[in-house]
Amino acid sequence: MVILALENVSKSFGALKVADDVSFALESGEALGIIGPNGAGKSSLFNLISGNLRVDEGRIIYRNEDVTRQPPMARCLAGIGRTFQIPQPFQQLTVFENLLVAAAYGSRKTEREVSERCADILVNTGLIARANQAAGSLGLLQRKRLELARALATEPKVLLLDEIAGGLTEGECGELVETIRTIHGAGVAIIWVEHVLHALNSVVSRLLVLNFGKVVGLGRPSEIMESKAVRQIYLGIDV
Ligand SMILES: Nc1ncnc2c1ncn2[C@@H]1O[C@H](COP(=O)(O)OP(=O)(O)OP(=O)(O)O)[C@@H](O)[C@H]1O
Repeated sequence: MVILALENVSKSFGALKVADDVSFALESGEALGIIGPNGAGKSSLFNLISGNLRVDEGRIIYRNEDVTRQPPMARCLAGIGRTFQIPQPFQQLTVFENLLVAAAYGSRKTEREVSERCADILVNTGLIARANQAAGSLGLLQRKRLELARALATEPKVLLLDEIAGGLTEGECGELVETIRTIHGAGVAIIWVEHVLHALNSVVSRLLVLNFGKVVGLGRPSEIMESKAVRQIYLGIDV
């Protein structure tokens, strides 16, 4: 069953087309990876799906409902959760308080109702020992984990991960991949934009390639990595 579909979605900033007639469908519980060079429009695509950017043309269908004109809050409440490429937690609040804010905002429940779930998320994302630490004092891996935890606190059915593995050491990246696998294993559908391809390919079952806002490839990771589009874009090999 399809949970999220983009139908001929386009978006321009002046003369720059960041999404050019983009169509694809995400199955319930699927993990889809998105790759493409810098500036290809990957983060813009996430912003269009989450409602942070307005679509110029086309439609976004989530659980059989047209959400194209819905504001970000409505989409978040409906189950479209996301992380941001540059984590921006409330620096002065503790890790736990950051989660409470995300949970209360993203699921419209009281602090009392969400606090137990937040504690579980902290355990699952490896942050429980940091619960009372100010978010501003966290290192990179912990900030990435907090970004993930904040997205989970909104109870997503579709989780958009924007370059969550970037800048981590090999060991840290492996740890984060395990956490993402667990989230996916619990039935959450994932779309993951990532430059760290080995991490991405160890989780996703399909890869979508974006270039200049256009979908230039979609298929199994092994097929895509061997494809003409990827070789041209990443290696400059004109085949
Ligand atoms: N609000 C905006 N106004 C004008 N141009 C923008 C805006 N947001 C993004 N862009 C431009 O749109 C293009 C696509 O940006 P986007 O961040 O979506 O790319 P990306 O594929 O995520 O890149 P990266 O891999 O470097 O994160 C870039 O040229 C960027 O400078």
